[in-house]
Amino acid sequence: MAAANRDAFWAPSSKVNPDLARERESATFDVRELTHIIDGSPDRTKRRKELENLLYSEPVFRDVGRLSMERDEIYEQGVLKSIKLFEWSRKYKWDDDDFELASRLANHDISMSLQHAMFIPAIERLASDTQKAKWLPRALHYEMIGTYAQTELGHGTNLMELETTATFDPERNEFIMNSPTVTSMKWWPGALGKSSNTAIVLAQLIVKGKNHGLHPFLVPLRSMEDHTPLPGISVGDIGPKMALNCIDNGFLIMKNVRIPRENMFMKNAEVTRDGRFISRGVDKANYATMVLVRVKITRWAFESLSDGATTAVRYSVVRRQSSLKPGERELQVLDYQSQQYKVLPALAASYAFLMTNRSLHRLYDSVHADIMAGNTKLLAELHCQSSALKAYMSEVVVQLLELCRQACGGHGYLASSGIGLLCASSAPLVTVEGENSVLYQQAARYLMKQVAKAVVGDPVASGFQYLLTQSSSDRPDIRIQNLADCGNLDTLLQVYQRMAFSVVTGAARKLQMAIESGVEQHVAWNNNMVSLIQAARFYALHGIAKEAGYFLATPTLTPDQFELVRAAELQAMAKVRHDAVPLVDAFDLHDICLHSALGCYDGNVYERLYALAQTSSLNKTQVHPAYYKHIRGLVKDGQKQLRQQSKL
Ligand SMILES: CCCCCCCC/C=C\CCCCCCCC(=O)SCCNC(=O)CCNC(=O)[C@H](O)C(C)(C)COP(=O)(O)OP(=O)(O)OC[C@H]1O[C@@H](n2cnc3c(N)ncnc32)[C@H](O)[C@@H]1OP(=O)(O)O
Ligand SMILES: Cc1cc2nc3c(=O)[nH]c(=O)nc-3n(C[C@H](O)[C@H](O)[C@H](O)COP(=O)(O)OP(=O)(O)OC[C@H]3O[C@@H](n4cnc5c(N)ncnc54)[C@H](O)[C@@H]3O)c2cc1C
Repeated sequence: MAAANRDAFWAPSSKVNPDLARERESATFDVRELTHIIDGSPDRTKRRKELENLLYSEPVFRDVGRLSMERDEIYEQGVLKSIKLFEWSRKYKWDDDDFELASRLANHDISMSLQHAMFIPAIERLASDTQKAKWLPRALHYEMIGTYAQTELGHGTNLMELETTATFDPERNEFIMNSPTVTSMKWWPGALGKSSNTAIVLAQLIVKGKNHGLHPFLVPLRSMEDHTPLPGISVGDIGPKMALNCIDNGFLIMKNVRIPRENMFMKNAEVTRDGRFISRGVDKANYATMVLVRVKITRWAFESLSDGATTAVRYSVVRRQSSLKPGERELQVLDYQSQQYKVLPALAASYAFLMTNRSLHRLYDSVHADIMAGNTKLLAELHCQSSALKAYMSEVVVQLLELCRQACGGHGYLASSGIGLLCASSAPLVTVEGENSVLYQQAARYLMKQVAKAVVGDPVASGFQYLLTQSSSDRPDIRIQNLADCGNLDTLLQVYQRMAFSVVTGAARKLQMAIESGVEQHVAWNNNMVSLIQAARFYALHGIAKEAGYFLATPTLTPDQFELVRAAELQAMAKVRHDAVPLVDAFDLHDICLHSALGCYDGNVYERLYALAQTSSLNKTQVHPAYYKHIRGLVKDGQKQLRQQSKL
């Protein structure tokens, strides 16, 4: 199919698959109204449509030929998309919401995503006012193209052990940046390989031989004239990844790279001209950028999951396969209860994750404002919530997207289904910005502190009041006597709080007993790590069914009550099944954004699969060159041997 036809390919057609059309006719709610709620308001829907028109009128955002691109082309397309967004952002003076929305409409498929995801936010959060005045205009006008270079080849999680050094030279009033070992080279930072000319480098600050811990430094990487690496800088791409290949994640080795003393970010600490180290505020304030990205990741979790749910639901009503009774018409596969069990949790979780991200973002905005005003009282609770939710939501997204792929049968394994790329693009969310098991432990650590407070009757943080209500002797019994009770959200919340109370206090008790038995704290922690991680995880009816053990092994639900919950879950699935298509339509994902032959709005799945097959590079010629080079010889030899055999 010529590029022009491919380009027209994703425009929705007037001929809609009849099964899909019928599902839409029977919606029990106003889809447009729900879209406004999902977007945040009618104005935000209007704004999204404006940005869709702007982006999708540009060929580069229509991703024509995306399925058969080589890495260099993917990278260059990602650079072009980045520059388009940067130019529009500067021209139309986009705010953060507009930029984030435009980035989402481009599926975050932009090479220099870190400019707005981390580089600019880090300057805003970690630089002094003088430094912000100097650096922000250069970053916002894209003279400085930057990355956030923290992870090294040898260390990602354990920041305390990062090896890059920044040694103060009082003679020349400079810092000397070094990568002292092979494992100290920066490794992974996005856009570091080929795009960035500047990096925020996290390094151990050495002043007069003393290590003052991890601090951020602004390090020029490449000439602003011709983009060649500056003296002492060795930088490049770390190679192809499972996905996100438009991003040039890179390596950086620094050999005696000198930067002015003023290039140390000085909001939270500074080195004076005469070499004195001064620390300001909490030393964890330098971790602020990571907390922000963890909150962003809960938004990306919603976006990935709503993409996957849209494709899987639409395909599951278009796809007819097998019949319950011989001779009857083949069933829409979404009418199989097993299919509902694969697909509908992703739909339910999409809505739950949208609301959870909004709530976490509100907490973040409020605590960030406090921190900027010097009040860090809620930083620890924000760190706990952002760590736990980033870990949990990214874990669930990866699991449910794989189920969405499996629900689409063989076609789900085609690149043209879009789901494989979605699984691979979302896979790193369990690793980036803090590997999940490590972040769960951060949350568990905070939980253990809250338990310790609850036990002695001290006030506990606002998000953990259940530790007090569920521990009181007059706590009400769980009222689940019938199916209707299972639909009562307050009752379900009580079930979760009851289970959480048991699991969290259970973990605390195990930890305490181990320590009292004389085991050292860090050994006890490691020996109870799984319980501590569970103490930090959780979601509604399906969550209870899926995690049965924790609800039955603790004084939370009786077996009869659990059976009622299971029945209620299946009943709820049947209800959701009826509105599954309108519920995914409400995400209002443009076909170009969804980029899926199985999930397209008109449901013309088979025509699109076949049309996209024509774009396979293997179909450029009827007979592939490999025939002439290899297969022909094999066939001719076979024929010769058969002739000889027949003469015997
Ligand atoms: C529609 C399609 C969508 C597709 C979706 C795809 C989109 C794709 C787009 C793009 C690609 C993705 C790109 C994303 C970008 C990625 C970027 C990076 O990855 S940047 C590197 C991240 N690296 C980490 O996060 C290191 C993790 N490690 C750590 O944070 C620390 O080492 C930690 C927390 C594990 C240990 O911290 P300690 O070494 O300082 O030690 P301790 O003792 O644990 O903490 C001391 C105290 O500090 C507090 N603390 C620790 N971290 C804190 C924080 N962040 N904020 C506040 N307090 C904190 C703790 O609670 C503790 O407090 P008390 O002592 O208990 O009171
Ligand atoms: C797509 C992508 C983009 C990235 N972008 C950036 C970027 O822009 N900037 C940047 O600085 N970094 C970036 N990173 C790096 C990322 O932050 C690290 O990969 C992450 O922090 C994990 O560190 P690590 O890879 O060194 O794994 P390690 O820390 O070595 O952990 C390896 C495994 O060991 C286990 N483990 C480690 N520590 C513990 C513990 N304390 N308790 C229990 N288990 C443990 C876990 O199972 C973990 O998966 C990116 C990574 C990816 C994949």
